[in-house]
Amino acid sequence: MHKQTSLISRFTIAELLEKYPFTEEFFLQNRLDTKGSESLTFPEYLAQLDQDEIEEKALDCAELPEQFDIYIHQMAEFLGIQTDNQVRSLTILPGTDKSHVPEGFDELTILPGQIISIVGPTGSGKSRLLADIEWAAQNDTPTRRSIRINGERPDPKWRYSANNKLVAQLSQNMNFVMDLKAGEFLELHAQSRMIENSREIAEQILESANQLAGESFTADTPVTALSGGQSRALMIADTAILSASPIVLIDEIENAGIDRKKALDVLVSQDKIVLMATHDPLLALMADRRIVIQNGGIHKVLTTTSEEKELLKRLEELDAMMGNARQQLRQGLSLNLDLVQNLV
Ligand SMILES: Nc1ncnc2c1ncn2[C@@H]1O[C@H](COP(=O)(O)OP(=O)(O)OP(=O)(O)O)[C@@H](O)[C@H]1O
Repeated sequence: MHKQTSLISRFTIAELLEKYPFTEEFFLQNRLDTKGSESLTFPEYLAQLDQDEIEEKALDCAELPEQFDIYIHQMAEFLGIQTDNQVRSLTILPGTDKSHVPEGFDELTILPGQIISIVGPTGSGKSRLLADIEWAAQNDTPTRRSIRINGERPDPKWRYSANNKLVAQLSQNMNFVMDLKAGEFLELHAQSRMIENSREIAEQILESANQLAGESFTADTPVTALSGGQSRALMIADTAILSASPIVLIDEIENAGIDRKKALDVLVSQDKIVLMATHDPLLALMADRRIVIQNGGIHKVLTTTSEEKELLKRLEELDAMMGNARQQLRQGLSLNLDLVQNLV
């Protein structure tokens, strides 16, 4: 069976030749005579070749579709031609847990602007699930899960291209090694993404980062001098506003020293698909749905109930009280019961 790869299954050979004239070269190199078959897609064309021809030309019909797809994307990228980048959905298809028992869900589809949290005991497999998504697993990881993008087997470009990364990862540790000011860092990044008004975009990201970070910083602050919270705020705002990756994976930002709610808001406002592994009830309940992991497998997928959303508000109030207590301690004050006067 041919592996299903998006571009070449979606367009006929005639359409491919028109959109990407360099495809002719691929046919020539592989001695494929497509004359008269232009109305077929490439997989259809391969399927109707006769056995003698396949043997005579030593064609590997199982590998050719994928090679062709990679060829188109690499050439397109090299020539600066845009291929379809839009992610309209991410689907996770079940595999097995650590005991090889099938996972407890049929399939899970996530749309842009949705947040999914991932909960489960330490070592249960939360990071593994994020890694499966990052690698766009195709039954080829220990969990045997498969990922679909827009309902299809993902385009190989997501794995192989540095510019077209499917996911951006935000992790607990963000260490900058280069000697740049925050403003310069952002402008460089904007320029590398061919953005014309790179200075304005850099300012917009700085402003957003400052809303997430506890203490503010400016375009002139060297990135190496940023605190842990400030650098994470900078990376989150940068990922939301500038990164081309449509999917953002977050591995535990609870101790990140940033406004977590605003951080999620800024990502969702840019229509990202957000998945985050967390032990923090505030973050877990901010999600629309949560994946419960047990023994390496997705045990169930829960939808956040209205009661849980109500509870979330109360937990946020408690969190604010804890924040105030922390603040007062830092300032060297004596604390009193007024801090919890609203507690019922
Ligand atoms: N379905 C699975 N089949 C086989 N191995 C698995 C499966 N799921 C996870 N593992 C393995 O189990 C180990 C622990 O998983 P992982 O690091 O993802 O846990 P975690 O929930 O992220 O833990 P923590 O909360 O400590 O970060 C890893 O080596 C991972 O590759």
